[in-house]
Amino acid sequence: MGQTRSDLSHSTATTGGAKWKSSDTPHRLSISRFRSKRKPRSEQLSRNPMRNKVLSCLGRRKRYPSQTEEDSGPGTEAADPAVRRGHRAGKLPRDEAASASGEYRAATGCFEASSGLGGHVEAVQLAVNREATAAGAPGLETRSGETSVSGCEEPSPGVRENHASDPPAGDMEHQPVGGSYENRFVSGFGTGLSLNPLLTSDPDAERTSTCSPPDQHLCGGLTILGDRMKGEMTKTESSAGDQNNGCLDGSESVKHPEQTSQSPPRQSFPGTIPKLIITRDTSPIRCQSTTALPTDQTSCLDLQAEDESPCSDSGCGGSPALMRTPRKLSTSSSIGLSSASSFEESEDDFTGSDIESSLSPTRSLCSAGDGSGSKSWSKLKSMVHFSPLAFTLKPRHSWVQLAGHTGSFTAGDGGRLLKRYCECEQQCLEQLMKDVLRPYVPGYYGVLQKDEQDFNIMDDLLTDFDMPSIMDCKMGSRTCLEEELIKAKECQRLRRDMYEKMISVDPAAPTEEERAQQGVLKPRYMRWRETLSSTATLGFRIEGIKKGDGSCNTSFKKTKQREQVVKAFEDFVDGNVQILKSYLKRLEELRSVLEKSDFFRTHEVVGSSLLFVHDASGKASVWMIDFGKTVPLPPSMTLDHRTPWVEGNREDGYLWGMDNLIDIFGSMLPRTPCDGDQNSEEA
Ligand SMILES: O=P(O)(O)O[C@H]1[C@H](O)[C@@H](OP(=O)(O)O)[C@H](OP(=O)(O)O)[C@@H](OP(=O)(O)O)[C@H]1O
Ligand SMILES: Nc1ncnc2c1ncn2[C@@H]1O[C@H](COP(=O)(O)OP(=O)(O)O)[C@@H](O)[C@H]1O
Repeated sequence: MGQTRSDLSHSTATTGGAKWKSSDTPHRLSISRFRSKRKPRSEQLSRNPMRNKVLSCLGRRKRYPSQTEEDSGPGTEAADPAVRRGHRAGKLPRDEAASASGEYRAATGCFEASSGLGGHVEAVQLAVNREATAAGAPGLETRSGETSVSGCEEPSPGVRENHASDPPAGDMEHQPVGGSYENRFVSGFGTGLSLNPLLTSDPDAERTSTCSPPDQHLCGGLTILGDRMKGEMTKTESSAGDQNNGCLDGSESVKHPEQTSQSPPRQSFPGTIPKLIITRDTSPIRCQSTTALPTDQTSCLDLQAEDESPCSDSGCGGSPALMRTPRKLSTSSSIGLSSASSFEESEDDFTGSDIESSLSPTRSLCSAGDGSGSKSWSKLKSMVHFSPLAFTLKPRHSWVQLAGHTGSFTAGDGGRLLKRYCECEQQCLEQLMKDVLRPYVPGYYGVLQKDEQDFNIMDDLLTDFDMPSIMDCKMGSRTCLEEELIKAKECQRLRRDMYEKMISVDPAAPTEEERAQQGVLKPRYMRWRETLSSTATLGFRIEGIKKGDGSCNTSFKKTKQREQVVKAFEDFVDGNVQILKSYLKRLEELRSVLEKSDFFRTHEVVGSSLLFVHDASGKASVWMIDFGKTVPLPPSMTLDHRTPWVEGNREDGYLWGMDNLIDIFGSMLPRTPCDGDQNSEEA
């Protein structure tokens, strides 16, 4: 996978200073983007008083300072940025993969792990599966290849999207993570925005009544090759305010240091700030004019992807459950919603595309996981290169985000990650730290406030691995929370981005009505994804695999049959029986603990993944991640996680999926002589 030409031509210029910290702490590079407007807080509030109540509570932690007025959609309920803040924070398009060497360990031991990168370290942000923008992208173009450090997809001369017409970066672009802004503001209902129901292929665009000029930092095609980052990034160069074991910048504060960071003190990086090249490949659709829907459209025309999900982001606000456990603010499927983060500075990132993938020889080679023979739908959209020129650093690993919303993560100190704040996830992680499941989830260290953006601090599970192979399996038999379904019934919001993702995979998938509307409801899209993949049939699905050799595959949307899954697993472990056994053992342990866990018994666990990690040394483990859609059950209710789901019973099929996963891993082990003998005897 590689960048597209447009990745290069639309590089994101980032001003600001990168901070490379001391020799015994991870170096962190923070990147900021400018936003120049501030929206009065009052305008951020939803017209829904209940929602406002929640949002006002959440506002303290869920702030996306860079959101602009233009981010707000037409005056729909969903367009309320406060609503977005009230849920999952900053999720960007799914199936995007991002990898970055955003964190380099300067500790002696850390450098012992050869990365093969020598003194030239690049951080690469990959994102894939921006299906929404892929299909029908008018500006496909070839590009010269670039190589990512993680090796995810050698850019090959292939058809790529032309993102020249990308509209301004989306929410996440306006919600920089790890960056600092002179002027922060949160979008409100933009004056002058059309109230006509509009659907665009881009959730960002959907928030605008007109196609705003591309953000100069994001769409301007600007590439900065500087010896030093300037400006706002210097805000992260704290030492004075660094009172949390070197973890915090002056602008940062750990708000819930239940687990206090033990990061060693950091020092200023004495050398030259590495050259930074941020490239961006944006969606060709984003700046296209919006399409008016039929005037008799009965559904709510929610033009904001993130406002879709009652549970996550979307929030059609109002559900008690939602109010009780506000979740992720999804900027998700919105194109170009990535925040300015250490990992994902360049914003959005990749637009996954069957077209692109199918035309990319490299992709083809890497797309072993999808046995469907369908075109790969993953695509590299953007990359971030950090090239420390003046010193030699070997990254212990290239941090990789295989799935989830781009812009959600940034590098923390001491082997930790900062994930865009989500109250639901925070509450889960806090509880999990006291549960028997604790060894099976990333360590959680509270909330970090940085530049008006809040983050959950958690362990980077890749830290102890060298050139790790990683696999993300989304668990459960469904991916929509029940409250999302309730919400969807209350307020049917059409998602054009999901419609586009759908047709990029299967042009025949939408119904006539959906085709006419150029939009689908989120539950319908989610269900379609579940049945297209193994979620509905096996209780889990592969989201992405990145191998130690750098190859990366996120083309598993049609990986449905058990045989296809086995093939993907075999490829993932490269035939290493020892690793297979380690995974199997860990999975069996986890299942056993899950069956005893109070937390698990009392929560509906939807959209959570198992992260498999191993490396060439033979070390292998599995952890549960992503609790953005894990919600507590009513006090009297418990789940067994195996009973088939029917609406109202809240069952999620998590353990059913575990059973199948364990069965498949077990079946992949070679039969031992003993097994053979036994079988012979039995025969
Ligand atoms: O995988 P694709 O086909 O891209 O679809 C994605 C995933 O289902 C996301 O779930 P997850 O992040 O758990 O993988 C979901 O986020 P939610 O978790 O918010 O439901 C996105 O919804 P939106 O965020 O509404 O776009 C949806 O567009
Ligand atoms: N604690 C972690 N350590 C290492 N990698 C992680 C961790 N949490 C998430 N990731 C990476 O980020 C990806 C997306 O994470 P997830 O929590 O599912 O994000 P989202 O909430 O946006 O869906 C995972 O597939 C994995 O590659």
